[in-house]
Amino acid sequence: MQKNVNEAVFFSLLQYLDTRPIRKLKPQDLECVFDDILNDDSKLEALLGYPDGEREQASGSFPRATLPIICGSHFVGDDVCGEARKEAEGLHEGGHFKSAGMGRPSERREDSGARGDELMWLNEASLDLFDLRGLKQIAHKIESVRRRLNSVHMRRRPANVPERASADNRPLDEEDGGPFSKSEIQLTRYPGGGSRYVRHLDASQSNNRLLTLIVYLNPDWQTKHGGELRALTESEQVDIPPLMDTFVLFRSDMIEHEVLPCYCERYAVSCWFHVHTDCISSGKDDVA
Ligand SMILES: O=C(O)CCC(=O)C(=O)O
Ligand SMILES: [Fe+2]
Repeated sequence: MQKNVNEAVFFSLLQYLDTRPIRKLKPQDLECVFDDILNDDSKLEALLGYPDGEREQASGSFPRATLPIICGSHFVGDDVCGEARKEAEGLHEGGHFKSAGMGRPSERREDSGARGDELMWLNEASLDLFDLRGLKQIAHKIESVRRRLNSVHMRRRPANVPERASADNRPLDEEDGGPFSKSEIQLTRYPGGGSRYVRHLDASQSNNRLLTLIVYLNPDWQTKHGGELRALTESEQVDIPPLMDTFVLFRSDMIEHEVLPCYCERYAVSCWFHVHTDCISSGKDDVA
């Protein structure tokens, strides 16, 4: 118990000591539309660090992004997000969420002062089992993002980023031959009452996460409800309101972030795009 209190206090202190200015985004600052990003090669390349970002990352073969975070609105539209929100509430009522833990799988611990959300993993089986039509549309869109990232990589990767080979030497098609092997999708719920998630980085030595994508499902969110995502860039702390159909896409290995204390029921779909292990290890040997 004492340990839990200390962890939350330590991170609050970190936040207090951070001198970077805080910029609170308003709905009108989220005009950037998701499909415009998806169709914009130069933005996606900047997120992947191509063509010539520096290579100093935990993720080995992936260069530093020149544009490590993008946020905006219109991920799938309010109608689909509204349907997904109702489904999420139904899943909560059905007792399908479990409290989130922290740390590597081998050292997993619960600490509600430091991380107060509950979650449910979404995969084909759970989406079908519970007939989650809204959430399924979000998952399909996420899959199209993964394939698109792979095509951008195949066309624009720098010469010293390794090309993936198929086990049986078949030519890999553009969308499947890239480094993004899978997406891991989670539905999260912060119950309110000051629940939060202290400052952290999503990528670690024990996972292959390169990009994080979050879509918010909160139609009635107001400033007094808190629960903004605070993302730390080199020069500032940006607070993103968890508004309905708002998205944030960022480098899991570069952007530290936290969920500020939340005073309403807050739902989101979070996704991590993983890269193949072979892309990471061979990339390390490749650094000039
Ligand atoms: O829900 C959010 O805004 C961020 C959650 C988060 O950082 C995480 O689950 O790793
Ligand atoms: Fe996170």
